[in-house]
Amino acid sequence: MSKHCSVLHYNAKFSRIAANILLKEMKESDALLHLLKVVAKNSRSGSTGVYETLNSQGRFSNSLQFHLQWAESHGQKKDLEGFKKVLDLARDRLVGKQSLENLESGFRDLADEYFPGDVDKLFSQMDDTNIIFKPLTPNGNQRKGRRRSSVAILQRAAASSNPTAVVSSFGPKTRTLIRPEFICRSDGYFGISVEEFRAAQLSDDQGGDMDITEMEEAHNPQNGQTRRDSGIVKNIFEPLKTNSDAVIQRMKEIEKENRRRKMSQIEEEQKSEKTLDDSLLDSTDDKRPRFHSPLAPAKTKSNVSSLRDKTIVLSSDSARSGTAADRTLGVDSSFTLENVHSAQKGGLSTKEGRTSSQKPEISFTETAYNEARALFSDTVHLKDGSGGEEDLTTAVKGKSPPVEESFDVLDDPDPTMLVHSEKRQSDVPSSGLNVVFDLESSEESPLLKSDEIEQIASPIEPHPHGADESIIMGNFFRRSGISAVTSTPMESGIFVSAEEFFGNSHANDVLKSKHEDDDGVFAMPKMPPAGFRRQSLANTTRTNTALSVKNESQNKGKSSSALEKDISVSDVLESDIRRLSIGGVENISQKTAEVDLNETTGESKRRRSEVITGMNPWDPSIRKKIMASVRPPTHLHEFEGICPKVQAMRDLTVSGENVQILTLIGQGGYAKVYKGKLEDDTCIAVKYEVPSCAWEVYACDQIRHRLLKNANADLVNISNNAVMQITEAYIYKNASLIFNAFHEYGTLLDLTNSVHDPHWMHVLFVAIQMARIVRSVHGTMIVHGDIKPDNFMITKKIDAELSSADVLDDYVIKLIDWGRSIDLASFRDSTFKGRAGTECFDCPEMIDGRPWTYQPDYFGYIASVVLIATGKYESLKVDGFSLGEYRLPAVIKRRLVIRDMLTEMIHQFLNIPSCNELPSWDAVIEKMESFWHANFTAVEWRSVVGRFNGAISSFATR
Ligand SMILES: Nc1ncnc2c1ncn2[C@@H]1O[C@H](COP(=O)(O)OP(=O)(O)OP(=O)(O)O)[C@@H](O)[C@H]1O
Repeated sequence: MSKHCSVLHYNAKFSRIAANILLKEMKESDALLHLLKVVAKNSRSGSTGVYETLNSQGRFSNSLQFHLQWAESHGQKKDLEGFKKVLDLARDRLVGKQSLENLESGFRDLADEYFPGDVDKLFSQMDDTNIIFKPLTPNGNQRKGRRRSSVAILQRAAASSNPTAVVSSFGPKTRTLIRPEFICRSDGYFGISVEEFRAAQLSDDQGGDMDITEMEEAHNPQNGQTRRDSGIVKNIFEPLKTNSDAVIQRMKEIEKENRRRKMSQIEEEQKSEKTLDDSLLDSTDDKRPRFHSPLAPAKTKSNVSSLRDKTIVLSSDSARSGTAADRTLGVDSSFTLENVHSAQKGGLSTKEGRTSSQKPEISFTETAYNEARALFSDTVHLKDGSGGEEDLTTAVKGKSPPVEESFDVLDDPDPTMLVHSEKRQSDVPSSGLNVVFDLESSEESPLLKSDEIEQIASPIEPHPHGADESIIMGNFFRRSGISAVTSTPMESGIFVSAEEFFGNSHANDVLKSKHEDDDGVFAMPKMPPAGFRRQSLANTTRTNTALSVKNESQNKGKSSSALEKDISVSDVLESDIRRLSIGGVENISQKTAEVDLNETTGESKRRRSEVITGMNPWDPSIRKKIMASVRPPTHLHEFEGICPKVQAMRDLTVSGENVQILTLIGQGGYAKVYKGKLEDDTCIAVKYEVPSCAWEVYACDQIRHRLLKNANADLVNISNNAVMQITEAYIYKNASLIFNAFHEYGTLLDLTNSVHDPHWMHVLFVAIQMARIVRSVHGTMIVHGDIKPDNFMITKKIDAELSSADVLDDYVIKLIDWGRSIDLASFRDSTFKGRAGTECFDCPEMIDGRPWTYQPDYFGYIASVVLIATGKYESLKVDGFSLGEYRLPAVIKRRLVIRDMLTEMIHQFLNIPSCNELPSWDAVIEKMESFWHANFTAVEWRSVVGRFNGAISSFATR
């Protein structure tokens, strides 16, 4: 006991002295803040007191990091008022020096963590990417989410620069405040432009400031912690619980009623558009409602970068060991305490196995040890303390005058400073990959023993794209006891010879078996016959590049549907070889997962309404089985532990790798996406999703694999440049971290918000590239399931020097977000029924309750193109009452010369007769390309490119 007290005392005094030295010796910097944080958290008066003291001394008043740390200290105490006070203070002090977006993103993270229910009240900025797809208000207008209009943001900034200005309401039914100043002066004073006000007025008139969450709550009180792929029905209408057919019928009726009401309004609009069109009123731009883009990709300089560049070594031992913690922690190298070293002798006993050369008189707790590591540079060697407290104090005294005793220190554990001791699953007797952890799912099937593996086969209908049946991988099996799931290849799983599995009589039996029911079939194979052999790993790791070169010449010029046929036995073989343990065993119970129920990464209210009858392609247990049928990609790492928290302005250590998390760049319905920087300074996007979503990793891997299989130059090009490639994926019990290339130029939605009244070449260029990408994805029998403009990242500028043909091959967009994808190859010829898309953004088949497969993507595609062309979200809500007469209420300007072609495509894609009569991507693309080439003019194109590139450059510099 007395020894423990002496540790505390030593630690307290040591830290206090260190803190004061730090303040005295170091310049105000993030590194210093980092160190002070260590000290502050141990303060007896609480860390808040420390920050208040620093604040009263006028220190760090211009530091965002300081305010974040201070706010966090309030968060930890659940002190909302204190949190708000610091947030307001930060806004007052820092607006003008920081963008509001940047400023708020860090606070938002903290609020998400500590005050999840109050986030909406605290922030003026919208944090979601997909506001455009939110449900409409009853009168057909779109609701806004949390972010208020840009005017509100400007007002806030203006108010802070001129607090005495009169603020009054803009008018009845509006929350937008009007300000008398509409100027921007060089002295920093600025107001709001007339145009902004007009946009805001329009937006407010449409009820734009309504809080969507309230409405959603009203519709769907159960909406909450359900992951998207749970397949759990979230009913808008009560009867759904008991009779989904009746519900779909009821939904159809309601939809029809709504549409009927809207039709007359739309027709009037169409008429007035004609008049407007004729007079080519450019002022329509001003009236056009703006879309809220995702948080803009920002070239934010890391506020923590200074930590990284410094050397952190506690003792010579730890320096040599170069642990993850060493890399995680950092101090300013200017802070050297050589004299401390000289005042000490001996070694330090640590949990990490280092032993002292002399018997230590003072031992550190692990926390204290870690903190000390954070506090001292490589020139500081902490040894056993034979000199003890006195030596240290004396040594320090020589360098620093007596210091204020502002900080009382306790020895509390600080989980944030502990090294994450994640254990790779390969190191642990594994339970298999907890690929899908569904908090609400009660459908966790018990592990299948080998003799329990059943077969439910399906009759075969021709694949709509003509893919060879042999690509179909609708046979899953799962075995108990499959070993660890890691990036390391499985040692003990069952491997199936594809020839036998797909080509022999057994396979044929499987393929010819009956449907389990009419609603679709999820096929599982019989146990593979004896003699199935494990494929050599060398084969499995054969690079796709080799494949791509091999047949490139033969395949060049083949259409995608022709190529689908080429995905035959050999393709399946490759896929088959890749059979894996991913999802092989699932025994993560809700009890053991320790999931923080308050934490989600997406919008607090989910926006999808899933009402599926029959087979649910997002069913987690089905997904698990599908994943269990392939070998996991090498970049997938699974951990048994809980995911480290990801927050802007903090470092993250995963699997020994340190990632600086710079800023929040987007928040979709399910995940938060951060910009991060790796140790080699590469920027990446880190998709942090709670609960974890391994499916996205599977889908991306399969797409890439199947695209490259074709060895067609265009498909290889698309695979490499136009489809998301995951570089690393970390799957934890409660969350997943997916790393992929960071794209600074924003999304097609950002572009749409920025380029008003786009030129036809702009629209057609993007439409062709999008169509080619979707075609190639469908060629692999995968449905993306969430095609929309904010799921296309812009990857680079258009090269104006390229010819009209080459520029189409030079992809500048990339399809991301595969969390909603469906691997139709695994479902044989099943179709699905019911709706599960974004509310008010469902395809007609979902609305009607007709069967669908690829239709959501056709709809998502055409709706996206229409949005890009018109810039109006009102254009996206399906009108019409029955097949043949569905349409979008799009008002496409006559001067957009591709109007007729678009109108035809809208009709075609919305009125797909059946799953066997899908529109031909080849034909559609050919038509668009013919128009492109026939009407291409270099001069106009240059101007279009200039506008396009100019707009995306502005995102990059934000
Ligand atoms: N690689 C990237 N580089 C830059 N920004 C990105 C990247 N990936 C995603 N983002 C941003 O994050 C947003 C959300 O990403 P994503 O669509 O993957 O999340 P989600 O939660 O699955 O969204 P959704 O609601 O569409 O399902 C994107 O719209 C985009 O703005």
